[in-house]
Amino acid sequence: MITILNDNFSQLNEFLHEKSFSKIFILVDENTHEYCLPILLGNMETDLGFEILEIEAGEEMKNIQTANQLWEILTEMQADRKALVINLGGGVITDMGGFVASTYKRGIQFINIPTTLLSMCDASIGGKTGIDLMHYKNMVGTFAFPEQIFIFPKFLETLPFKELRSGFAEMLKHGLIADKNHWDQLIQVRKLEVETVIPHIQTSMNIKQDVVDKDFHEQNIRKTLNFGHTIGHAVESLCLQQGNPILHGEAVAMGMIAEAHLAYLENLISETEADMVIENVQRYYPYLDISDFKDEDITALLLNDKKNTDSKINFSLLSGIGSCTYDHQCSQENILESLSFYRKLNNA
Ligand SMILES: NC(=O)c1ccc[n+]([C@@H]2O[C@H](COP(=O)([O-])OP(=O)(O)OC[C@H]3O[C@@H](n4cnc5c(N)ncnc54)[C@H](O)[C@@H]3O)[C@@H](O)[C@H]2O)c1
Ligand SMILES: O=C(O)C(=O)C[C@@H](O)[C@H](O)[C@H](O)COP(=O)(O)O
Ligand SMILES: [Zn+2]
Repeated sequence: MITILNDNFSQLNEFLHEKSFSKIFILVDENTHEYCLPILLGNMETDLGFEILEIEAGEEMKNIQTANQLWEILTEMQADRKALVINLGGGVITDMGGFVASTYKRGIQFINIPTTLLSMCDASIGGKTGIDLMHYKNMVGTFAFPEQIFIFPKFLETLPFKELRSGFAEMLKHGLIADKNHWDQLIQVRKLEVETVIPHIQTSMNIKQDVVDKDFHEQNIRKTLNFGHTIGHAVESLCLQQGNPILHGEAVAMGMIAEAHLAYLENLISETEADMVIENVQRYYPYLDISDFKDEDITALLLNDKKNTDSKINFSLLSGIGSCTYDHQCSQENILESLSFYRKLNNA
């Protein structure tokens, strides 16, 4: 269940009052500790004891070492099966905290309080938790629903612009795969700022929730939420491996451009539709230089994509503006052509 919080967090306080938790563990990173925790603690009313668990910020922390440290801390602090984990942060915190909670003592309850645009519209919803493995994105994880998701859009007021822009990529994706009207509304946004994106958060959240409701375990339609991620995740992984991480939404934006062209090459959309997607995504995102990455290195990562079956790469590709296919296998020639197309955009 998703709840938009009042200024006094009354719905969160009612939730804490109604449930019989033994103790609360609030997971933050250094930034959400500084900017968001004071707001949460200033409004949270509970007799329960709580502990703060802090990790460094960044995708580099979304790994087994951090998960292990958190499991150890929970053990040392004698967290029992009635303990509650509150994930206060962006997608790294909700993915990591959800993973740690859903595996500790075979699963304790957790709630998500997302503090980035990306986590409000996407990562906190749908119950995919996980960590990266050897720079492969989200390779180990669980499907585990948070007890509740509490959204407080005012958290966005301290979010850096690049992070806001990163989250906007997943919103664009939601429009492209499922709701042309949402896409049309989003591309009317000329200047990305908190005030211009807030009016669109609810629709974007609803699109994600609707898809997840239809296919929680990603057997079919949920795969459409991975549009832009097949190539996007490969590039994100290579950047991570090089010690030069990029933001998830930046990778998704790049992936959506390459995969829009791929959908055209595969005769799923017209050239006009592909160009419309590409030109609009390009309006928001600076060019991502992938000239250092060899086709073989990208292909090697594509071959380990989680959607693959029988050693075949299954793409989720647009079949129109507002619709998306999945399990689409492309020719190797077209995959490489889509990468080549992206590289050439640098000089266009
Ligand atoms: N599980 C899912 O369905 C899902 C969906 C999309 C993305 N993801 C994952 O989410 C992650 C990306 O999430 P993200 O973009 O939120 O990144 P993030 O969690 O790293 O947060 C981005 C940055 O913003 C800072 N920050 C967070 N809230 C802030 C605030 N209110 N004010 C100031 N600074 C703040 C963080 O400390 C961090 O430095 C990736 O690992 C991605 O794979 C998961
Ligand atoms: O919730 C989903 O399903 C998604 O695919 C949403 C994506 O935006 C998100 O990045 C997700 O973590 C990717 O999942 P993965 O299974 O490819 O790791
Ligand atoms: Zn994503």
